[in-house]
Amino acid sequence: MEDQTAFTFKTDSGEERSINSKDLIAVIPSSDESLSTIIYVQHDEKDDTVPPNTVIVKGDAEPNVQPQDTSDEETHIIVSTGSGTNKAKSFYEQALRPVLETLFPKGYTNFLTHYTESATTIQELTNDIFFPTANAGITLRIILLAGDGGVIDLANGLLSRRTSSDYKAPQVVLVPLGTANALYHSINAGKDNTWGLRALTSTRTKPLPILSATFSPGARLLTNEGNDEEELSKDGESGQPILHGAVVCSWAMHATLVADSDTTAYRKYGIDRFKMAAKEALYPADGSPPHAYRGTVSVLHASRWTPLIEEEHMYVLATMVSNLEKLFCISPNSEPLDGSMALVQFAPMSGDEAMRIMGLAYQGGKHVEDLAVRYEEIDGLKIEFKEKEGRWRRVCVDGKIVKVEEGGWVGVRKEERRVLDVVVG
Ligand SMILES: Nc1ncnc2c1ncn2[C@@H]1O[C@H](COP(=O)(O)OP(=O)(O)OP(=O)(O)O)[C@@H](O)[C@H]1O
Repeated sequence: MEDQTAFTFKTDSGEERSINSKDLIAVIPSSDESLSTIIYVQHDEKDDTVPPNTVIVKGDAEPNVQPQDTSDEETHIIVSTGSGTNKAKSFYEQALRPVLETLFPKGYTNFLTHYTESATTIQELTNDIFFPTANAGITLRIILLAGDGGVIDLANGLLSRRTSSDYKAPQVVLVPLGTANALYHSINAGKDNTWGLRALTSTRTKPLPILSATFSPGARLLTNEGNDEEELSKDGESGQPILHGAVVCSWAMHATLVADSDTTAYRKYGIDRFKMAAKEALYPADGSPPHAYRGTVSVLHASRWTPLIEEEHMYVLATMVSNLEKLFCISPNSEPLDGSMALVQFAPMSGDEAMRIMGLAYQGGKHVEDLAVRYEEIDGLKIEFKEKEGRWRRVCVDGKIVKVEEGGWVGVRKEERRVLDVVVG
């Protein structure tokens, strides 16, 4: 039987090649009319977390896109040098740049490339360039080589100022060079395997659904591996500290493992850092059971708030996406960019039991069928913390960590404003 997923062609030197069609970026007409230019990714055979190479070759396939010579958009490329395991720079220079030169032979020279130099570079670019440009009604396309943190820096910057009636949401092409890349994997689960490069030729966009986490006045953003504290932005209307996310707002075990593993020492393990920190949280070195997180959790359905009966928790997480990692499906009912918010919650249990449940999430989200897990669509979430020690009052918003003061709270709602669009393949 013919392999439906194979894309087969003959190169200009007569060689037969067959690639997986999920790896195909584009086929464009070439100057030699009888042949096309075929662009695809080639993955590391042993490790699919390694960024792929790109291949550009002449062959006998039918073009599926036209090269875009002129453009009404202003295109920027952000290379987030500190994301993931620091591969964004080499991926851009070796794999992406030749593809851009081939796809946009005239326009590429006008693309503006920015390399991040610090944790605030994306915020600065947003304040100085992206917001004023978008606010003047100019279409911006941003090719973002980063993880979820890069998207969130952009979104928070754009949301921090009042938009004019001319405002045009910038379009972002996600190139997943972070660690978890939850947003990218949730949009592309099981489809495109080109690390976002197929979207370079797409004109289809969808608004990015965003959540707003508002905090009690003493909440502070933890930075520098949790050693420093910074003020959060204030909500224009309520004056409360606020942080926006597109992926998740969590407390308890999830926030703890993200916070504890955000160090240089852990980061070098890539995606495994989350599993390593989870084990440490679930099997404390002194042999005690995992921590039972104390607080009142309330959920919003339409305009009605309902407190949960339990006052002790192990896992409390509101998410806007299906996958927190490529294979970690936290909310199987969430569709890409559908704007829904789901709650995943469970009460304290043994380390072994928690590992079993987390393992089910790696099997396509089967944990939601387990009786121990509360899984439901919500419109908002509120947590009032009843913990003495600060480390149990840490909240994670898309990888950023906020420590809430004793007796403080966090409230999560869907953000109504649309400030960023995602290019979909
Ligand atoms: N040159 C740099 N120096 C210091 N910090 C940087 C630099 N470049 C990027 N950063 C910061 O590193 C962090 C990387 O976040 P990002 O989410 O992109 O990657 P990640 O955390 O590895 O991935 P994910 O969030 O998908 O798990 C961001 O906070 C960003 O501001």
